[in-house]
Order: sequence, then C-alpha cells, then structure tokens
Amino acid sequence: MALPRFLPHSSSCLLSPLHNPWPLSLLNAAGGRRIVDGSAVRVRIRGSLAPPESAVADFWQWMSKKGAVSASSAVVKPGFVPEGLGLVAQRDIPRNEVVVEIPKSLWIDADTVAASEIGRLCGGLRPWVAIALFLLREKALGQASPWHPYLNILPTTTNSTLFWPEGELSEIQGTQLLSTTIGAKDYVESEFTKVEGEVILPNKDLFPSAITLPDFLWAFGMLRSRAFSRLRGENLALVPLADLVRSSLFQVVQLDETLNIITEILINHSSNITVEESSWEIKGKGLFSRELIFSLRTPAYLKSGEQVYIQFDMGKSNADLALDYGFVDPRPDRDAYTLTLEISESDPFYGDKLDIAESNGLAETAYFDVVQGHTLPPLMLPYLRLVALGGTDAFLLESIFRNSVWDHLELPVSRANEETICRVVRDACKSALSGYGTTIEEDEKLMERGNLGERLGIAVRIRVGEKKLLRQIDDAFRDRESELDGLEYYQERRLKDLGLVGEQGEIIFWETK
Ligand SMILES: C[S@@+](CC[C@H](N)C(=O)[O-])C[C@H]1O[C@@H](n2cnc3c(N)ncnc32)[C@H](O)[C@@H]1O
Repeated sequence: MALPRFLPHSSSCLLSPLHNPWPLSLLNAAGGRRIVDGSAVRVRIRGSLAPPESAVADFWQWMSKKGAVSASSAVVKPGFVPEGLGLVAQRDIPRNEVVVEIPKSLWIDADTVAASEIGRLCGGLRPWVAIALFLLREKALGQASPWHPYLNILPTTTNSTLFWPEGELSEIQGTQLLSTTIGAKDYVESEFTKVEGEVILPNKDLFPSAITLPDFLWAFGMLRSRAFSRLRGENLALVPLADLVRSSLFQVVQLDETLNIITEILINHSSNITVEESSWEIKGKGLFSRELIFSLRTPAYLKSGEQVYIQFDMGKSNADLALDYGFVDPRPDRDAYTLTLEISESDPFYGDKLDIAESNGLAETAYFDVVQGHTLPPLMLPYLRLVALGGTDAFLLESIFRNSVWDHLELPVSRANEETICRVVRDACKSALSGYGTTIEEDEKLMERGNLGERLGIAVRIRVGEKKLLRQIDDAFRDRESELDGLEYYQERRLKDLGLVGEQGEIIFWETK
C-alpha cells in the first residue's frame, strides 16, 4: 500500500469558497478558560502596515464626495489600529446597527473591469486575474486614476505567508503551510506568465508601466485578504471602506500555569458573532431598489473608539488564516492537518477500488482534515481500509459485494488489513514529523518566552499545531495497533451472522446433540 501523502489541498481552488470541513465553535471558551471584557486593554497605536494620515484623509473625502458616507454624521471612520487601518466607532453603537453602506458603483468587481479601458481584453480571464490587472493598471496611473484615493490606502504588504521572504519561510520548514504557500505562489506565477504573454505585453499602449510578478502577487494577496466570503470566485469584489473591518479573534493575554487558567480577551466582547454572513448583506436601494448596496452591521455593541469586528471565515484553519490574512487564532481548535490519501494507479484492484470510492462520494485522491481534539473524520478509516485491501480480503471487491462493501469497510476487515493501515499511517506521521526544524517542546519554550514578533509568532504557532496533530494521529493509530488482537473482523462477524460461532467464540461446524 502506498504511503499516505501528507500534503495540502491543491492550489487550483484558490479564491473559490472553501468547504467547512469541521464544526468550529469559535465562541465557546474551553473548560478552564476565563474570558474578560476587552475594552480595558484597547490599544490605539498606528500599525506599521498603515498608510500615511494624509492618504486616509483623502480616502475619507473621496468616500464623502461619492456620497457613500456623510463626513459629519458617520457612525464609523477609518482609523489607525495595531494591524493597520480599521473601522472605528464614532459613538456608542448598538448591536446590529448598520455602520457602512457602500453602493455597487464603488465596488471593484468584474463589472468595473468590463466597463474600463481594459474591459475588452479581460473577457476570458478569471475574475481575480482581471481584477488584479485592473488594480495594478490603476495603481500605475497614480493620481490620474479615479480609484487613486482607495488604492492609496491599501497596505503594501500583509503578514500573509505569501509575502514572507525565504528567511522567514524557513521558520515554517516541514509544515503543510509551507507547501500551500509555495503552491499558491506557483499558481500566481503561472497565471501571471499567461496573462503577461497574452494580455500585458501585446497591449503596451494600455499597460505603459511594467507589471511584475511581485506586483501581481500583491494584488492576489489584497484580493484574498479583503474580499468577503460570498464575494469570491465569480462574484469577486472589493468593497472600499467595508474592507477595513477587522476579524474577531480571542487573544490569549495571560497564561496562569499554576491555576491552569488562560485569561482571554474576547476582543469584540460579544458572544454571538458566530457567522460572518449575518454581519453583512447585499440589498437593493433607491428607486425600485435598482441600486445594489453592500450593507455592514456591527454584530456586537461597540463603545465609541472601538473597532468594528466581524467573524471572518468560520471554517478556515489556522494555516488558511495565515495564508489569506497573515494572522492565526491562538486557540487550538483552528489547527488542522490534512491527510491526503490516494488509490494508486498501480494497484491491481485500482478500477474496483475507484468505483467503490466514487459510489461513496470519494475519489482517487481523498483529503481528510484532522482537527485538534476531534475524532478522526468518519470516512477516513473506511477509505484507508479500501486503499489497503488486498490478498485474501480482495474478494470483498467483487461486484456481488458492491452494495454492501462500504458497510464492511466501516468495521475492521481483517487483522492484516488493519495492521497495514496502522503501520502506513504511523510511518507517514513519523516521516512528516522528521521534516520539521524544531520539536514541540522547543516551540513551546519559544512561545512561553513570548515577544516573538508577528511573523515568527505565526510560524511557531503553525508548526507546533501541526506537530501536535501528527502526534494525535500517531497516538490514535498506536492505540489501534495495540488493540488488533481484540478487534472483531469480517470473517467472525460473518460466522456470527450465520450462527456459526458459539458462546465462547468457538466455531461451530455442526450441531452437537
Ligand atoms: C479586511 S483587511 C482589514 C483592513 C486592514 N487592517 C488594513 O489595514 O487595510 C484584513 C487584513 O487586516 C488585518 N487583520 C484583520 N483582522 C486581524 C486580526 N484579528 N489580527 C491581526 N490582523 C488582522 C490583516 O492584515 C488582514 O490581512
């Protein structure tokens, strides 16, 4: 049986909404945790990623001129916060109040590109590629671009791993996040090469300034970190001002080892921000509701001076957050490790196995996200048993079993099959663990010491989370290995069904009188 490949998802699904592979309850504090109101520790400093004050003032004036905000009665305004810019409450705001309404004429989406000078060149492009080209062309126009006030407040970088130089990436050596980051950058590069050859270079009159791969990566990073979840893929859109909203996260501020209490600040101090969707909607406004607007509400009561927070992407793992936004959640239930399993084409039973996998909603390659503290994904064991099936167990692959084979795979098939899956998974865990540059214990020491800085903090958090999950998987299969003698396998179950096993487990060959 081929070793499971512990690799990330393919990068081809970038910018499409990801499935939610596990139920995350972000707002239930784990036992032993105390949550305190965050208002006492609000920080008001200008973040290193923030634009100059004059750019923010110009942006605000531009938004007022466009009629999207009222400078005198605005509920929120852009303000400097530790992560750059945020939406800051201008007065106390009750929960559910609309704080921002942005008309579609101010969004940057496929329609904006289509109506622009480069629109005719972008018809066949992926929406993100077309919007990236638009952003870069308008940026190069400088003050001459009508979008200049907005483009001028976009950060030049974020802490996303997309923007980490080699030295910083070496801190995530061996992680799935590193493979995903490399995959994403390769994907951006291949899209750039295509669009450069097909659109940019043949139309120098429309693209007088050079557009480079780092420029294109910047645009990709902006789109990934600023587009709202339902405004991705085909509906991709940037919504100025609304895109300054911050993600709500818990922040561990104090760890009391003796009492085993983690004091957390629930930054938004609301216990009901569980879905991003409830915080915003697109609706019709104006005569006959013909004009679309993006309407953002605050999901929590805010005091004057506080930032608007919403929940970003409930289903994203810490690695996804690090790649898309450049931050991680300190709580372990955002940690995930993806096991990639595959039916090898060289398997003599490839065709039958593939047929069985497909009849049960799986494919030649299957991805299983293992989450900290959760049991293994339910389809993982049957799939593993299927992949490992062979030898004297191969009769289960015959067509007469096709309707019942999955039920059989949900339980141990034979000692040999179960032993194989334990061995290959444990070997894969060991091999993956040997690829990291540090041990869990070394990382934990670093975390205890603190003051790691943002990017190293993310790196250590990710690598420790992955290694703990690999340990969790290895432990689960070690326990299973130690139980192999006590498990009931297909043949015994079958004999029992036929009434051919006695009370002591002995096989009854004939009735005795
Ligand atoms: C939607 S934008 C918000 C506006 C952004 N702060 C700015 O200066 O333009 C998302 C980006 O804001 C920052 N951000 C948002 N929520 C954050 C959080 N909870 N912790 C750290 N950074 C955050 C990250 O840089 C992320 O990529």
